[in-house]
Amino acid sequence: MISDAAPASSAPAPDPAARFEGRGLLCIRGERIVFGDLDLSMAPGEALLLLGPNGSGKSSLLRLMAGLLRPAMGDLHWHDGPVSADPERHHARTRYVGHTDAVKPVLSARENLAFWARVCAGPDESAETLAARVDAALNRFALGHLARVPGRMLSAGQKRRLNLARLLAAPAPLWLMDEPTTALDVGSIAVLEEVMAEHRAGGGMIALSTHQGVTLPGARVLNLDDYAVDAVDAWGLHVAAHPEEIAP
Ligand SMILES: Nc1ncnc2c1ncn2[C@@H]1O[C@H](COP(=O)(O)OP(=O)(O)OP(=O)(O)O)[C@@H](O)[C@H]1O
Repeated sequence: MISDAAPASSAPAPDPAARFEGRGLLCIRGERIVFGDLDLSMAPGEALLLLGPNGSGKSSLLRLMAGLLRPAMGDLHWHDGPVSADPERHHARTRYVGHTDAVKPVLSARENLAFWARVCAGPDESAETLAARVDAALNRFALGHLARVPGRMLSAGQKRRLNLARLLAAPAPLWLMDEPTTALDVGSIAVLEEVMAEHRAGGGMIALSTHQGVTLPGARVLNLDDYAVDAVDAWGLHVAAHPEEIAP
């Protein structure tokens, strides 16, 4: 056990009616159909475990869910409307932890988290609330003693823990996590599992890709291999249907 603080508090209350769904999703990347006809559905407290071999589309699906990539067909929507109708609202409800740790090298660990907390904060959240949440998040991932260390001096595992601490410093209902245990030691994986369980117990949702064992009790498994598409012709598509990437 490496955590040394209570869970970060003062997070916005979850919406028990929240529901996130995708219907008939088709993903094309680099002129290749990665997967097609994929449906998904998530309710408060639920987790989705994305499995499949290299290149099967786990990262691509997470990027679609995050709104960083557009589906070539199909749509993603919340209970109160399609993602495409209000991308900013979707981003406010979503936290994406990708392969690349979004750690600014010249800012200290605390400054990195404070930046994220401020960017994602609601209009009524005070500086004191945000500072308390940042410190709790740092301590939860055993980074308190590294709070003043610049991002460039953190090890790979420490950067990954700082990236994960963003989930607590800037709370949101839907966590999208691409191989989040990469570079983590055993103790840090245990903390992550606790934090994910608490998020779900509070009504949060998690979609997570992994090649390693991660304890995510009761998670539904979505194997991307089941949605592989061999022939573009099967969809009556031309390569011109290939959508633009929204972000790198
Ligand atoms: N930026 C990109 N441009 C074009 N094609 C891409 C891009 N990123 C990924 N792809 C392709 O999309 C397909 C799915 O890749 P993706 O990264 O989603 O798979 P993955 O299941 O997450 O793989 P891994 O287990 O190796 O992380 C692969 O064929 C890959 O070559």
